[in-house]
Amino acid sequence: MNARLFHLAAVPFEAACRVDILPEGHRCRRLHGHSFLAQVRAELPLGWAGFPGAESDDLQAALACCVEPLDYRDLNAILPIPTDENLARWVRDRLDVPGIASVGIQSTRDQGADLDGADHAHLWRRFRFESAHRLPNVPEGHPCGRMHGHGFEVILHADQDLGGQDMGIDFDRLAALWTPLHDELHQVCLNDIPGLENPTSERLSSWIWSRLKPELPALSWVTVYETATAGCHFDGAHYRIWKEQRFEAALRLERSPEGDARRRLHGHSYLLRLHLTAPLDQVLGWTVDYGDVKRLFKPLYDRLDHHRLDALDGLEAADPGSLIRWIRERIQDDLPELDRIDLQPTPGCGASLCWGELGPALPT
Ligand SMILES: Nc1nc2c(c(=O)[nH]1)N=C([C@H](O)[C@H](O)COP(=O)(O)OP(=O)(O)OP(=O)(O)O)CN2
Repeated sequence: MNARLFHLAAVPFEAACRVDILPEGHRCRRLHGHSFLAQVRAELPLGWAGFPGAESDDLQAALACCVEPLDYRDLNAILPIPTDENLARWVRDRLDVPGIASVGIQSTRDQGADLDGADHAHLWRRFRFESAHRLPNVPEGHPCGRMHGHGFEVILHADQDLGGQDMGIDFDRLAALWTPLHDELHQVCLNDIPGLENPTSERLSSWIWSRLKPELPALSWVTVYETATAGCHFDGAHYRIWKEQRFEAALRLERSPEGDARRRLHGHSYLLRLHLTAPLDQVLGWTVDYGDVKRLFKPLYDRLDHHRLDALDGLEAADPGSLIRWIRERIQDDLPELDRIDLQPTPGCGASLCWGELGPALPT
């Protein structure tokens, strides 16, 4: 599959709203407020940005301009039913940017809606449980063979268009469906639960899927964060894992115009996310060990972390798109299952190079 380069941008806004279509007595019928986050992913044509390398900054500026009428406003005065999905549609209709692949609105850290390129609305809500586990089949000496624990996070994604007659999907419905699973998974040892004797993120995501899909036909993905830096998505057929790394680096964007601040030496705390798709190893119960992803990436990580990126050998320019391509060329042979790389110099903004399925968006 040809690689596609997407640029990403995120812009926060503060607003008040009431959602009057909810049942009598629902707390969201009262006037309340959120710190919203609007996000966009776009496959921008060459030459769209002010200069090569300015794409995510220019995308962010376009998004900021689009959401400005929502900031510190009463949303009901702007759109009659200001749900996350309707807000995403409002933004998508007004955002004057070519190649939009998705638009998302997060009303809290734990819930939001994403509109994909086919105009499907994916509602998502995040839940958390605290549990112990060990992985019984890992090689002798692997740290995950020891009893340990995590604050696991789960995101349930529902595609409004998958549900058919299942029209009643909202955040409350996702929470109601999750509650019995939370009761089973929270503050226990996962290995004791039938079906979770080998509780990898992959097995957990498919276990949750098989419990919820019959009740929620609109379920499109189950995402399990095992740690803050690694996790797995499952859509009933495919497993996609990701592993995050953070690195600190300096750069100059030499292609920016004379007088532009980005020509000066500056720096970022980068978030790099490696996505891999692979079948499940039936004994180990995982696709690729997160630890192996980190270990195989380490030599490249050492070239990026606490370095000056525009001085890297073979790097054409230090903008996110160029840097991702540079990384891909140097890691692909070691990680053949890799099919997407995200790079964010600032939270929610950057680029994503994808040569497999996109998979669900992860919240910022
Ligand atoms: N594909 C999978 N790989 C691993 C799983 C898994 O479920 N699926 N699980 C583990 C361990 O349980 C481990 O606790 C988490 O692994 P890892 O990301 O390597 O943990 P770190 O604490 O080392 O994370 P850093 O943020 O990189 O320090 C292992 N692999």
